[in-house]
Amino acid sequence: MVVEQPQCGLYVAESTIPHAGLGMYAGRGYPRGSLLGSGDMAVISVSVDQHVSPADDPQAGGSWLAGLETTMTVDAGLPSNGPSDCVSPWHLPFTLTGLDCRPVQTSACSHTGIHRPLPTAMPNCHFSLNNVDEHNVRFDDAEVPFDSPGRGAYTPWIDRTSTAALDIDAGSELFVSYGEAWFSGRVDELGIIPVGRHYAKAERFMGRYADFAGRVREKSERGTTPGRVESAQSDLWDVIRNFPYETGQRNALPRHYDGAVRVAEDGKSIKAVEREQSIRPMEYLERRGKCADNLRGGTSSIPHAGHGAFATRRIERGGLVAPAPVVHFPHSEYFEMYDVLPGLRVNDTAVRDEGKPLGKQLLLNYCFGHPNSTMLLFPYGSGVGYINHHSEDYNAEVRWARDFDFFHNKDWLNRSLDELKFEWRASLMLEYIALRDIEEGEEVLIDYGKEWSDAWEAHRKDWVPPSAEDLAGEVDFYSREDEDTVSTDEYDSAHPVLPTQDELLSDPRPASVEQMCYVNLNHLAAYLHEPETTPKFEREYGDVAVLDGDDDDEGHSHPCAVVDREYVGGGRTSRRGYSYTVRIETVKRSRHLTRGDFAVEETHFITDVPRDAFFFAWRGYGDGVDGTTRRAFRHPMMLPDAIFPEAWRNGNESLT
Ligand SMILES: C[S@@+](CC[C@H](N)C(=O)[O-])C[C@H]1O[C@@H](n2cnc3c(N)ncnc32)[C@H](O)[C@@H]1O
Repeated sequence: MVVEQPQCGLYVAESTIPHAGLGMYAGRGYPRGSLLGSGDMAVISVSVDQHVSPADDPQAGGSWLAGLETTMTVDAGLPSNGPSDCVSPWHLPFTLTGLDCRPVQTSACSHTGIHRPLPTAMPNCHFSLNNVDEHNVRFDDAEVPFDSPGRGAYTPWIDRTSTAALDIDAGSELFVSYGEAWFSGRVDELGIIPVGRHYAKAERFMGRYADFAGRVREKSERGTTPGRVESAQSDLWDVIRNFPYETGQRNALPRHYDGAVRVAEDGKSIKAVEREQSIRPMEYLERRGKCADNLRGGTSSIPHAGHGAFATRRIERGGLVAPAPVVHFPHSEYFEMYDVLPGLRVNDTAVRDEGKPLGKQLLLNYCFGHPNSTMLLFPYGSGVGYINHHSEDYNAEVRWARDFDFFHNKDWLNRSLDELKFEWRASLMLEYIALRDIEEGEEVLIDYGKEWSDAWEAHRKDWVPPSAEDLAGEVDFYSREDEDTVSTDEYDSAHPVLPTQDELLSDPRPASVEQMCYVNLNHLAAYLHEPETTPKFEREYGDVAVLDGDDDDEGHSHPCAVVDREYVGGGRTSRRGYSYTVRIETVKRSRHLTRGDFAVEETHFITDVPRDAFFFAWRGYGDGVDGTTRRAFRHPMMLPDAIFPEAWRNGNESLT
């Protein structure tokens, strides 16, 4: 009996937009609101401006920035009390990456890359055709215990889903809005990309053009040379469309004469014609596309591993599990993280202290590398980020993509890394292939290689769970690690009266929230010399400029500790019942005329602070303990030696 295979729901194939590279397609019809594939993960990179300063080596920083075009967005799509809520400069990314956030506090939110694999990274953007809505990730730590050696080694942000924004026909290319800002910074490279208002004007132009074309046709039908008129019209359209003054309206017009004719003669809108042109026949997708929804994320069966990838349908031996375009990082600097030089900022970015490396970005764990190369490859295929390792019982392997030459540039496999760092776009693709039949619901596993296994075993062996001392001294901002995660809103409403530091010693605040105050600490003191002791300032809250509660200017929201509380009347359990004295530690930068910049640590005591000046920042799970998370496992997966190009083997002093 022939069992009919469930139809593939999403394909990757060449985009219908010229020169746009890959496109994502609907493998069947999707009614408005229905889910497209399963939700994928987001992996956060922290403060990349600071850790990979382009000024230091433009190429080192540049190639990843360019390569990440398809996968990077800033502060997008994360829960409102999560990463995008950057009121506190240092409450978020560390808990995501498993590294401590404080050393880079001043820029943690300034350039945080969120690497979003398919299906969310793959669709192109076309402002008149966008048909996909993207949704938020959700926090899920896969119940890996706090003292596990796997803690901090995988992303807890998963399930970023996409749904059909309107009814989508089978074969339609999928488009998602990148936002106008994404294109405005890329005009040199991409030209002016038309947005909604340009289409409105272009439609009006087409109305006038249709009148003109109709009159010309009428005259030519009465004349003797209709063929010549038609060819003159086609030439005219080329002139209009390529008029050397580029505008959004011009670029919104049909690219070719046949499109203009369909709009003018058939009375269709530009949008309708473009929509027709963005649908590929199903035979084309089956023959030339690659199925991209064979995987979904779930909790892995492997201890300490976090999430894993599971087959959404049966995949036969030798069959494609998933296509995976890759972003290339020829010189791995991108993954380094450093402490900062205290108090120093250049172009509003913290300055790294090269003498104090902190660890590696979490994204490293999602990349392929090789023991004899600095090249790292981040695969961004749908669900592939979830695929875990097994040394013996693996059921899939990776190879370079086949029959996908419009995108996978084989030539790059023969080029040196020094050349590839100037390539600013992703143009390589891997594919995951089943080594045996994989049943629906089975976990897909590959072999990450001996170097990875050895590194993981060494990490496990040396692993020391966080001790009570790891928490000691952190009571201001951390507390019981075993406490369930409490949201900032829950904490805020449960504490109309705020506890003092002394009270917190016996009843600590949950690790997931951090107390902040809106206070402006700017003052007129200027330092001519570096003081020998920490200057202390004391003043009333009303004496300093205070921002309103909506302002999230990081310069004015500070972690603050309540040192005292005074009853001011109005009810001992009410929010207005007390005023507070808070202690705030901060760092100021000053400039000495001859000796240059220096940093001064200050302590501020602010009295009479009202309850409304406090808010709570999200610290994620109780993971942000220096001792624990700085030791979180970091190691790339190994690309099999047999497929790793000779031209990329440039030696590698320290792979991890
Ligand atoms: C590419 S990610 C795989 C997906 C990851 N499990 C997740 O939840 O996002 C690689 C990371 O998964 C974890 N991992 C994968 N295989 C593992 C294994 N066999 N044992 C322990 N951890 C594993 C490690 O943290 C590794 O660095």
